[in-house]
Amino acid sequence: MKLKQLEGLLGDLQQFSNPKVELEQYPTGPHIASRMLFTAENSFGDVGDRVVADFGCGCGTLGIAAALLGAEHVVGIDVDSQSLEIASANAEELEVELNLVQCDLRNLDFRGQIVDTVVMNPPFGTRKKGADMEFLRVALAVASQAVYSLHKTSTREHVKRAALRDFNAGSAEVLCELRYDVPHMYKFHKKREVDIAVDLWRFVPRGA
Ligand SMILES: C[S@@+](CC[C@H](N)C(=O)[O-])C[C@H]1O[C@@H](n2cnc3c(N)ncnc32)[C@H](O)[C@@H]1O
Repeated sequence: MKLKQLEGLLGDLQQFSNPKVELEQYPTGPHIASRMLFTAENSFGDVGDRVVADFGCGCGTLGIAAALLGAEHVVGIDVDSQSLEIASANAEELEVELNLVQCDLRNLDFRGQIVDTVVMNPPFGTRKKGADMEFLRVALAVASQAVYSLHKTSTREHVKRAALRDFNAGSAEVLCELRYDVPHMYKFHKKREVDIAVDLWRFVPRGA
């Protein structure tokens, strides 16, 4: 599938109908989501025929992109049941299979399960300090092949140090810097839309 086609399909997905600020529910837009998964597949072969998990899947955009690019099996995990309902409707609409699990990532027990690749747009930790690092810790414990994740560019050094020193990553590479559009979703938002600089990371677990 071509990049533009993927972006077009993701652009039609339903987004959070009742976003919960404490869970940092911001949609991963079709521009970023398509480039993230397209790069994972076309530059590294980490999606096609792989078992892919979408952590904090929300409305399912990243997991659905993985399925459209030929993942063997996709699991979407989120703590919020309303988001999972939307993800399920989105998957049905595009006729792809997503296995959806409601779970707090911090309590995830993946022992014995095979996951090749984790893709995620974690909470950036704006509401709950360290939430992004919790996601990364679990992702690197679960993935056998690679982890693709978005983090604020302002946290680049911190993310790298934690991944390599504390979370057992063998490598941590920023693939590109992107602009993340945060739409006006919450009452406290003053502007119609802001964009923030985010890094698209690829982490490889040690020994992979
Ligand atoms: C930035 S949004 C990701 C959006 C998603 N990629 C999409 O396109 O809809 C972060 C997601 O993480 C979920 N989340 C936050 N804390 C969580 C936790 N502890 N365990 C599991 N999911 C969590 C939120 O419900 C939200 O859907």
